[in-house]
Amino acid sequence: AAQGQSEPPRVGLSKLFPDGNFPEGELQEYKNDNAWRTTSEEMRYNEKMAMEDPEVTYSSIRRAAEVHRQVRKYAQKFIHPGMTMTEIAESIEDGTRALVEENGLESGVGFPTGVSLNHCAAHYTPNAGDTVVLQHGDVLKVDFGVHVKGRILDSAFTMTFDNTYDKLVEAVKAATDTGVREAGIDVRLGEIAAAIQETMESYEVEVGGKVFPVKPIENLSGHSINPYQIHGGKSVLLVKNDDATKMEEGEYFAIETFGSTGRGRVVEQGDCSHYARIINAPNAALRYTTAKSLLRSINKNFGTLPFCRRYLDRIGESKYLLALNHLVQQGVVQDYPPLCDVRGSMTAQFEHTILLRPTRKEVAKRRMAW
Ligand SMILES: COc1ccc(Cn2nnc3c2[C@](C)(O)CC[C@@H]3OC(=O)NC(C)C)cc1
Ligand SMILES: [Co+2]
Repeated sequence: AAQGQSEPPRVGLSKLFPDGNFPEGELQEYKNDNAWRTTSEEMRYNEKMAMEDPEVTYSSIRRAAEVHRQVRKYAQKFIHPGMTMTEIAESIEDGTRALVEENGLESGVGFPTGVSLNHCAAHYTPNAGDTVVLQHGDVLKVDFGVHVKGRILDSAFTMTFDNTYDKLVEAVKAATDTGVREAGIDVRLGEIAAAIQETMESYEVEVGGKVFPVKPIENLSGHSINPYQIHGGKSVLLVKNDDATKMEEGEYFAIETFGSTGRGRVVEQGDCSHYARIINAPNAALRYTTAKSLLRSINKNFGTLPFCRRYLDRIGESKYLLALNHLVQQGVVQDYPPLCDVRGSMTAQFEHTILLRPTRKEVAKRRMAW
């Protein structure tokens, strides 16, 4: 465990970093020359101007990244076949809440702990009563978030317990690294997508004597992130497209790629667990008092951060399904069902959060010394 951290991780980071200085992420030079060549004085001025308040964003993201790093290291050690999905999700959440020193909407879990299995790529976390147990041959995507002052660190990795799908995992890791490397100020989203696709499609997986090309999942994407808003409106697709929208300095993105041995396309499948209040939802006159009180509880506990049914259970809500579905029908809350490729296929995911600083790109989750 990191110096001074317990096992399982429960020591809040203000104890380990009393001066509040968290390690900077890995710095990468921009590939193009759009970054400003400036003196340090001018750089500091530029950074101040470029973002709502760079110091808040940088220190918040770095603190969230350190929490993520320590929880991820523990998770990669303790997750094993035979554990239930609930045990896996809750131990990651317990570690996150303890290390980030969860405090209302000031800091806490960034969004539901995704533990999507096999042909399911995203947005699955167990609801109460889920009895699914992790199996030896499973391909598990662990996608969890930490936020500090609404700055969300969104990072994910894939775990396998035998080597059948090593080439799929390798393809997606390489494609995500390509996405991180190509990202930069003024870079077009469509160009990054083309580079991701090219890397992903240069791999194939042989399973039981049959060869499968690795396909990027064409309707999943990386995304920009805004304070308290997991999807900031810009999507980095995984297949080439002519989206000329550019990345802008001061933005930060979740660069994530998904590969599949199936159709390379996901559809909504299974019970929904993930929800989020829509940012500028019309405060529709809600007919049911149960819906009104549930919405008050969502606003108080999550704001516009994504949540799941287990998070409603733990804050003491009960018999909320009708009210929740009413809020979805009224366009106040968005539901995000599990996103799955065809049964029998396998999907993998890797994800980093990157900061587009005026002069250099910072890969928040990676440590310099890596
Ligand atoms: C409600 O809980 C969440 C949690 C995380 C997210 C973050 N996100 N936003 N979009 C996506 C994601 C995930 C979870 O990263 C997975 C990929 C997915 O890409 C996608 O759908 N792209 C289309 C818009 C083209 C959203 C909601
Ligand atoms: Co994610």
